[in-house]
This record gives sequence, C-alpha cells and structure tokens, in this order.
Amino acid sequence: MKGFPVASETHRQSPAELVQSFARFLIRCHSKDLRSILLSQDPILHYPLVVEVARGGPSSGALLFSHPASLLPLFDQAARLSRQRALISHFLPFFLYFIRNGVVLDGSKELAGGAFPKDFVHVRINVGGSPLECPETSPRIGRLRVKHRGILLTVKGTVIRSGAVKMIEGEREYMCRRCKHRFKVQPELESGNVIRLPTSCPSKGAKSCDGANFQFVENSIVCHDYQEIKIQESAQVMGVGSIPRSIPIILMDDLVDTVKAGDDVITTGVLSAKWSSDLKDVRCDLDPILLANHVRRTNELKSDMDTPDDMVKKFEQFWSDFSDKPLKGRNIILQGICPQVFGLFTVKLAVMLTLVGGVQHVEASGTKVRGESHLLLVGDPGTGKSQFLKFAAKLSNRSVITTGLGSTSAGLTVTAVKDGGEWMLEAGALVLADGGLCCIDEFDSMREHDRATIHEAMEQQTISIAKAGLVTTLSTRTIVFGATNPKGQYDPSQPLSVNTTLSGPLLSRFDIVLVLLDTRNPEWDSVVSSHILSEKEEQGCGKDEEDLGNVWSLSMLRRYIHYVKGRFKPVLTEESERIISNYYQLQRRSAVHNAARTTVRMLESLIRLAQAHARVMFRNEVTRLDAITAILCIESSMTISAIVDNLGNALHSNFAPNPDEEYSKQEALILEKLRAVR
Ligand SMILES: Nc1ncnc2c1ncn2[C@@H]1O[C@H](COP(=O)(O)OP(=O)(O)OP(=O)(O)O)[C@@H](O)[C@H]1O
Ligand SMILES: [Zn+2]
Repeated sequence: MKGFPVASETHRQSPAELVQSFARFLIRCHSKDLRSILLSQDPILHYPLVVEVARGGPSSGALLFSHPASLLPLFDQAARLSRQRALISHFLPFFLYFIRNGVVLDGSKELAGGAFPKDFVHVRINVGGSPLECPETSPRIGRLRVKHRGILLTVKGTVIRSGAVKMIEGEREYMCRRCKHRFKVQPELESGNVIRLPTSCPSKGAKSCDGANFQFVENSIVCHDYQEIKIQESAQVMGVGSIPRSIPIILMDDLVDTVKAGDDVITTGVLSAKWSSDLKDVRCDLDPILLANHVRRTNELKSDMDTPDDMVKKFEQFWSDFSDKPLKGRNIILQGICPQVFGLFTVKLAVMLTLVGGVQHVEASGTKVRGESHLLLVGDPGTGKSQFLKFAAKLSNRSVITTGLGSTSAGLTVTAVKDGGEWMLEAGALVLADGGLCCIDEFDSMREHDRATIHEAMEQQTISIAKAGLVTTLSTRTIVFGATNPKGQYDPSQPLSVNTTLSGPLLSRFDIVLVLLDTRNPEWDSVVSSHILSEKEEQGCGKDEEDLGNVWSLSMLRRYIHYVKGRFKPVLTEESERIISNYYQLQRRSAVHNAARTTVRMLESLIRLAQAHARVMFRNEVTRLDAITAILCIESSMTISAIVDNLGNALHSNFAPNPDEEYSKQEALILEKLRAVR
C-alpha cells in the first residue's frame, strides 16, 4: 500500500503525528472513497472506508496487527481529518467562485457542490490476500488462545446465531467540578458495556488535581448501533471427530445487520473477553469475544474449486470417446458413486441427478421455480442409505449431515434461543447448508416445529421467522437428501404417506422417492456378499486418478459436478418438451393416480431431472434421452402408478452391461405408451 506509514516510522511518531501520516495516506490512496462519502446525502449515517492491507508491504500490516486497539481509533480520526481536507480540496473551486462573485455562504449544513460534512467514518481493514492471512493472524476458531488477545485477528466461519440490533452508549463526557477538566469515558466491553467513572480526576495539567467529583455534560452521549452474532467454524475443514467451535462477535455501526444466520463470513477484529453472565453457584468466566472491525460475506465465493483447462479438456475428450455409447460413458461416472456399495444403479443415478440439479428460473408470474432437486430414500435397515448420505456430503463443496431431530436445538430450520439473557436466532441445518446439500438421516423423526417450516424451506427456499422480536427471512437454497426407515413392514399396497409418517405435501417436495425393499432375494444376496467379501470395489478404483476410463475418484466426481453445474444451463428441445408434457397428461389421466404426486410439482421435477441429466451428459440441450431418463427416474419413484411396470425394486437395480441397448428398449416402451396421448 504505497504511502502507508510503515512500522519503523510509526513507532517513533506521537498519536497526532500518526493521525497526520494516516490522513496523508488516506487522501493519497482513497480520495475517491472519501469523495463519494462526502457526496452521500445522509450526514448522520456511519460510512465504512475499506483499506486493503494487501496493497501494502508486510511491515505496514504488522503494526496494525500488534496494536489495533490504539491504532484503529487513530485511523478513524485520520479518516475524519482526511475527509475535511478532501472537503476543502473539493470545495476550493466553489469557495473561489463565491469570493469572486461576492456570494456569502450562509453557513448552512449543505455545503456547495452537494456535499455534507460526515462525522461517522470508520476505517475497515481488509486483510484479504495480504501477509496478515497467515495462521498466526488467521487461526481457526478452535485455536484461539490468550496469546491472541488484543491483536488484529481474522477468523472464518458460518453465522449460526444472530441477535437483535440494539443501541448502546459508546461514549459520555464528564467535567471535573474542581478543575473543570472535561474528559470522555467509554463503556467496558468486559463487564457488559458498563460505563465506569475514574476514581480521581484524569486531568494531566501542571497542578495535579485530585478531584473525585464529576458532572455529566449534557448531550455528550454518543450512541452506536450494536448487534451480537455467533460464528462457528465449518465442520468440513476439521478432521473427523473434532467438534466445530464457535465464538461470539460484536458488530457496531455500519457492520450491524450486514450478515444473516447461515452466511459464511470472514471477520477481522480485535479479540477481547467478556465476563460470562453471573449465575448463582456458577463460576464466572471470561468468554472470548471478537470486536469486529470488518466483515466479509463469502457466500458467493463459496465455490473455491476452479476447473483447470487441462481438466476441461479431459472431460471433453472423455465424451468424444463415448460419443457413440453415451450411456456407457455416463455409467462409468455413476459407478464412482459409493463404489463400496454394489449395484443400486437407480439410487446412484438419482443421487447424481440430485447433486447436479436443474436450472432455477422465474416464471412469467414472477414466482421463482427452484433449480435444486430433493431426494428421499425409504428403505429397510442395512440397505446402504447412510452410505449414500455420507458419500453425497463428501461430493458437495458445502454440506451438513444431521438427523431429523437436528444436531442443535435449532433443529432443521431456525429457532429463537436465549443466549446470555439475549434472544438470538439460531440457524438450523437447512440454513447452515444454504447453497449446498443437507443430508438428513431418520428424516421422519423431525420435530413438529420443523414439520411446519420445512415445507416453505424446501419449496420457496426461504424460512420466514418472527420470534421474540426477531423478524427476518433466511435463505435455504439447499438440496435435501433424506433417508428414513418405513414404519414397520413396508406394505406396497399402501401409499407412502401410510408407510412413512410423512405427509403427502411433504413427500411431493421430493423430486425422487426411492423405496429400497429388502425382499431377501437369494441370488442378489450372494452377489452382494461376494462383492463385500472380495473387498473389491465395483470394477476397482482407477489406478491413476486422472484416467477417466476407469471408475472415477471422489475428487474427480466433485470437480465434474461443480464444473457441469457452472457451465451448462440446459434448455428443453421441442421434442423433449412434448414427451414430458405427454407423460404428465398420461399420469393425470391414469385412474389410480396419486393426487398428491401428479401435480404441477411433478412436472417441475421432470424438467429439473431432465436438465440435470443433460448436464451429466455434458450438454446444454435437453434431448429425448434426458426426458425419457427423467421419466424412468420418476417411474422408479414408488409414489406414483408407474406406466412402465418392469422397473422392479430400486435395491436390486444393477448396471446394465450394454446400457445404450437397454435404454432403447425402455425408450420404445415409454414412447409406445405416450402415443396414446393425443
Ligand atoms: N448393495 C450393497 N453392497 C455392498 N454393501 C452394502 C450394500 N447394501 C448395504 N451394504 C452394507 O451394509 C451396511 C449397512 O449400510 P447402511 O448403514 O448404509 O444401511 P442403512 O440403510 O443406513 O441402515 P439403517 O437404516 O439402519 O441406518 C454398510 O456397511 C453397507 O456398506
Ligand atoms: Zn480535576
């Protein structure tokens, strides 16, 4: 950062000199920001002035890192001073004009040129990409220790709780009754923002005054907007078995209400401590708390997986090798899903289509139709459901694994909790998985309060809440992958809402519902047992991870899913549109159709699944193949009366030796049935 006062200089300078050198730096490197603050209309708003440490050498940040508490207020003072200077340099032309034309300024608040003086400018330090982003200054939350107290730190995490925005007193002025010396007092964070008066007069005049009687100066209170949030380190960056730690953070002024529960944030601030609330017979502790100087939301930056060009070329080469047998190519990719589980082709296809998803769009009426698909596995014990949940979580760049009860008091959606006497909103699994995948085992064990909110969360992808004075709407653009056991012995003659404790409307939110019935099929059992005993994975994992001819590795699958989701926005061809609409009409007409399932929601599911299949096939166009495959997925979903009756139990579905030939037979069958719809 050219012109930024470096450590050696600043150690020798007095605070006043420091303010001057900071002001010179701000005018030199941030005059545009200062000018835009000047020209903003609202004179009492708090304005952030973001300073990028990355544009300066390590020494410039080092001082700020070690003495933030003393330097940051000087930096704010410098911002005000530099704003005044910018104010002057901005108005010089106007002043000269007024003088030349004898115009007298009436001293009104609005100065010439539409600028207003601003008293609240806060310098925000962005350490992104700078040497201050090293482990010592950017430790994991679980690694914060006493040695970090008082230094400028940067921590990453997900907002799990957010409190109400309040107002606190930031400063009061008093006057010594004896020597009339005026001084300001700030609240003590450690004792819950209590303002304590000094025991004796703090004046440093020639004659020391030992006055202890002070008078409050009217209208000298400076208030600040104030909000407490809590962030938790992402479980994904930790090793298995470690517990994600959390830390409360204080947001003030322009930082309040800038983040919501579920957001991924990078926060720079000063680590301090606060006495825990004094409860009877409970030892008081000093709880760490971070006083935020700058908060960056990183939700949009979530996908940190860029696909290098040589990888894209490999994918393109793979598909040109399989141009004549596309489904053979597709099945090689699918065999990389949960390779330790033998067969279950239908489940692996459904998992892939769910993770890839369709294209979100907004209808003419303005309603947003979600692009994310949801998948539910209903199966007997020991059919591999949890294996798929865990594997799917590893395939997503953001995922939360939980049970229907939820792993925190917030459950699956969101709840209001009392924390240190404060009401705060606590984010549940669906909010924490926003933009990613939420795997929910024992899905039917969901608590009542979640059953009501999960409908909105899965379809509108938002959760509106108004509890304890906290009113907000949180986003849940989350893929839901649920697993549950049937209630007692599965009865194929009964609808799913009877075989599970899940209501029709909730089941209709799932694009695919697969039932894995353990029908004790002897030859299937022998195949699976020899597979498990031989410890070999289906067709063995490719020796060379990069060789796409073998079964794909987990990291290759992750890259592929991330890449096709970002690159392709598949559009339906006329033929695929006609096939999907004919199938939908056929289902609507079928005598035993399941009303809860054959709704417009099923049509949207078909479109999403067909788009997802087009993406898996590396295409930007939804063809007949994709439409028919989407129909076959819905047909295997035991929640409707299938028109193709030989699809059989998803648990015993295996990979066909010649999938392209197998598919042509199924396609002929489906098209035959659809011909009847005219
Ligand atoms: N088709 C299969 N091939 C290989 N292993 C299998 C297959 N089906 C199940 N298993 C094995 O059976 C064990 C049980 O699987 P898992 O725990 O996923 O079952 P589940 O359906 O989640 O059971 P529950 O409903 O009780 O949680 C796992 O070790 C899994 O690898
Ligand atoms: Zn005094």
